[in-house]
Amino acid sequence: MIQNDLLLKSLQGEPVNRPPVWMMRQAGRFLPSYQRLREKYDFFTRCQTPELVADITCLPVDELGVDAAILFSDILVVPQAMGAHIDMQEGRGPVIHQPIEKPEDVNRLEEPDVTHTLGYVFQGIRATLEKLNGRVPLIGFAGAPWTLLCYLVEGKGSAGFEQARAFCYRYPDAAHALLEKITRVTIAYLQHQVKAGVHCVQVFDSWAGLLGPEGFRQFAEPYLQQIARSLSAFCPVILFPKGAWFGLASLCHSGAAAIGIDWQTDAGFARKATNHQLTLQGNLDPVVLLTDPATIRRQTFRMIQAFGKEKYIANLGHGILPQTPVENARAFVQAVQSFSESWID
Ligand SMILES: Cc1c2[nH]c(c1CCC(=O)O)Cc1[nH]c(c(CCC(=O)O)c1C)Cc1[nH]c(c(CCC(=O)O)c1C)Cc1[nH]c(c(C)c1CCC(=O)O)C2
Repeated sequence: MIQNDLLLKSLQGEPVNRPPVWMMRQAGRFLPSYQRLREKYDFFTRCQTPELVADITCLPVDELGVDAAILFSDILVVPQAMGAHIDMQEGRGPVIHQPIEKPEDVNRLEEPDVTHTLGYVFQGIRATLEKLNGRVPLIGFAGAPWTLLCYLVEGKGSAGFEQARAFCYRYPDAAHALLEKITRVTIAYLQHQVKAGVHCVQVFDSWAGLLGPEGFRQFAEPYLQQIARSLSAFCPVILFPKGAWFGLASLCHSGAAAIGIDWQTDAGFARKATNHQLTLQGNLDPVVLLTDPATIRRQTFRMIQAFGKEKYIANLGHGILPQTPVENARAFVQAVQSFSESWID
C-alpha cells in the first residue's frame, strides 16, 4: 500500500484535489547532500551499490517532499550492459570508447541476460522500496532507443548529435537493427524493474526533437510505441519525447498512460494534440527555478492553469539544473502542493 498515491491516480485519470509533483533529475545533480556522496564514490559505483541507490533516491523525498521518487541510475547502464565501454568524466559527461561508426559495428553489441548484467539495478529497487516504506510511489526508467543510439554513435554528449543523425540516414538498415536490439533489451529491463517493484516507468527520449518529423516517424516513434505497448500491461508508462511536439498525436495510441511535455511546447497545444485523452506531465522551464520563490510560485500557478489539475503531473520541462538552489526547488514543490481551485477564477 502506498500512502501518497496521487501520482498513480493522475496516471489513471482519476480525480485529484491537486496535481502530484516531482522533478526530472531530482535524485542527483543539485542537492548538496548528493554532492557530498559524489566526492566519495565514482558515478557508476553509485549506480551499482544498492544502499547508495536507495539513499540517493530518497534524498528529494526527505528534503523536498516530492510526491514520487525516481530511481537513482542512468540511461547509459543499458548500453553498458550491452558491452559498450562508458566513462563518466567530470565536467564533460559520458564518453563512449569505440563508438559505432560502420554498420558492422552494430554486431559488437550483445543482447545480455538483464537479470545478470543489470541485477544491481533490481537490487537497488528492492533496497529503495524498503527505505521508502510506502511513503510515495517509485518511478523506474530507461532511455529510449533513439536517445541511446545518439550516445553509441556520437560517442559523447552533443548539441545536435550530427553523426548519429547522419548514421541513420546513411545506414538505415543498420540503424534499425541497432534500434531493434536496444528495444528488446529495454523491454526486458523495464519488465524486470516492474517485477522488482517500481510502480510506473518513464522512457526518456531526450533527443527525439533533433530528428524532425520524418526522422522521428522512422527512427524514434516505432520503438517508443513498442516499449509502451509491451509495458502497459504491467504498469503505467510515461513517454518523454523531448522536443518532438510533432509526434504527440501519434503517441496517443501507444498504450502510454502519460506523455511528458518539454518547456518549449505549449500546454494548450499538447492537450489538443493528445485529444484531452492522456495524462500530461511537465513543463516548467528549469531556468525558472534559478529565480526566486515569488516568481516560481507565479509561473507554477500559470502552468497548472494552462494544463488543468486533472490528468496532470506537475514537473519541469527538462531536468533540474545543477546550480538550482534547494530553497527554490522546495518553493516549486510547495507551490504545486498548495494548489486550490480558488486560484482559477
Ligand atoms: C540524456 C540522459 C542521461 N541520463 C539521463 C538522461 C535523460 C534525461 C535528460 O535528458 O536529462 C537520465 C538520468 N540520469 C540520472 C538519473 C537519475 C534519477 C534522477 O535524478 O532523476 C536519470 C533519470 C543520474 C545522473 N546521470 C548523470 C549525473 C551527473 C553526474 C554525477 O553525478 O557525477 C546524474 C546525477 C550523468 C549523465 N548522464 C547522462 C549525461 C548526459 C550525463 C552528464 C551530464 C548531466 O549531469 O546530465 C545521460
